[in-house]
Amino acid sequence: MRDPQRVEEILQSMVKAGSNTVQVISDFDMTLTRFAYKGKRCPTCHNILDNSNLISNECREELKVLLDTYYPIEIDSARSIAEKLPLMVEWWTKAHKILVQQKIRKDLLATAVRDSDAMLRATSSSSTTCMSTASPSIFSAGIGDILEEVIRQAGVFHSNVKVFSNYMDFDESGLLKAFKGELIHIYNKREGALLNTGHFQELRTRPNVLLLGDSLGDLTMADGVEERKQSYLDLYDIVLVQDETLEVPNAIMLYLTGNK
Ligand SMILES: Nc1ccn([C@@H]2O[C@H](COP(=O)(O)O)[C@@H](O)[C@H]2O)c(=O)n1
Repeated sequence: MRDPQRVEEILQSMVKAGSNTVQVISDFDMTLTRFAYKGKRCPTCHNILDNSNLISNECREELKVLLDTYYPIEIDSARSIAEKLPLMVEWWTKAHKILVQQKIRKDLLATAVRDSDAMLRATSSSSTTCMSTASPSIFSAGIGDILEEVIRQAGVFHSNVKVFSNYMDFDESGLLKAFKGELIHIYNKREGALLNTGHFQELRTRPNVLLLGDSLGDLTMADGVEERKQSYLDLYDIVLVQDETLEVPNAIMLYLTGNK
């Protein structure tokens, strides 16, 4: 924490306002899901498809070239957002175009997720408080259909969870033909939220937000942690380093809801 006293004051004022004024807004890939497990990188929503047999080897190669080109740019703290934004749009646009060419089958998505190494940060019921209380909204630049399947298979796709992401559009025979609506990438989630005024109108009685994210790139990578930590501390009240659990946000939720 950059300023522990400020964090304490914020939490106290949230407790005073009441647990029914709190909502959770979270990123998905590498925030609700693990970055690594037993020393092995866990996949993002896109990577679940990249690694699956739903795409050809040629397509896999092309997506890998894109990942190797653009991911280092995504996590490069020396570049400004203005510099990175058009490149991120380029990455997502190219990757989605390639995926659409593969005519991916909707009915095989669940198997691709089941066969993948995707893993939520915490799966025991006692440690998923963030997913079961305070009307959580997940904003993800990943793939909505895959994301939903990950949380469904983990047993935490509760009826109050709302997902904003890139959803696939399938034809009448269940083959991927496009992605629906405006592209959501890592730098336009705010715009995505503004487009969904109805949802936030419903949540207007919950102005106190517990925001979970990893938007400066992956702090948990072995190298570069120290130089990126300050940027995170400037933006977030609490920064967790090499923590593959949801213990802290869950403990905060329990505290705010008066359960601990
Ligand atoms: N072709 C792609 C494009 C993006 N990614 C990763 O997805 C992450 C976005 O999801 P969030 O839930 O974190 O919004 C992003 O960090 C990219 O690294 C990908 O793996 N492949």
